[in-house]
Amino acid sequence: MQQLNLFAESAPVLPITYYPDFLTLEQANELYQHCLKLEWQQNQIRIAGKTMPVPRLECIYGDNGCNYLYSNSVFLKPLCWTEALSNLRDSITALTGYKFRIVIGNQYRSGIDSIGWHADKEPSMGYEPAIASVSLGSCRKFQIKPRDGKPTDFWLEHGSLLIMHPGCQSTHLHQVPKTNKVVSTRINLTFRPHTGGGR
Ligand SMILES: O=C(O)CCC(=O)C(=O)O
Ligand SMILES: [Fe+2]
Repeated sequence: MQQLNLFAESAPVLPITYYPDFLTLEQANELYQHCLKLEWQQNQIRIAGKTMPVPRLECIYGDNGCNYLYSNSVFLKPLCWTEALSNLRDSITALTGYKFRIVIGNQYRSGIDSIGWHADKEPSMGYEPAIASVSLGSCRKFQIKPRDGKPTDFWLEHGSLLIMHPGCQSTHLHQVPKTNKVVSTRINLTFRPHTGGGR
């Protein structure tokens, strides 16, 4: 499997690994069709005393009891794993050694949908989580930067896998910015650990 060298001279050392061809085109197409049928929700987020719609659709699947609260306002209660999602989880674990209890889906319906600069540091994931992110559909720009540094851009391709290694969430921030380009749907699946629940 192709694995880009992110540690080449001149490139900043980033605590991530990108696998552009993690899935074959056929696997990625099939998974994309499966994901379109997942239970997508339009959640509301509270920021600075204001309630507003999250600028993307979300869904969550995982082990029973692995509830997830982020930004102190969006509460996600996992549905049972679908076979396709648990198979995908297991193949990422086989490749990386990292174990996951939940997957949060993001659906970016157009270039207006986005996720702003953040780190995924919810205590329910435990200390220094490894997060695995599978991208399907339209290609979108993903940016990552040290907390006080310059961003590096990646274009996350259909069928790719991005691993954010333990420590990444403490030292770096990441985002998928809005774009004026005409882009259609992108689905992103983020597999995460969780300290609660049972399988
Ligand atoms: O869509 C992506 O590639 C990133 C999603 C993300 O950062 C998140 O769900 O926390
Ligand atoms: Fe994130």
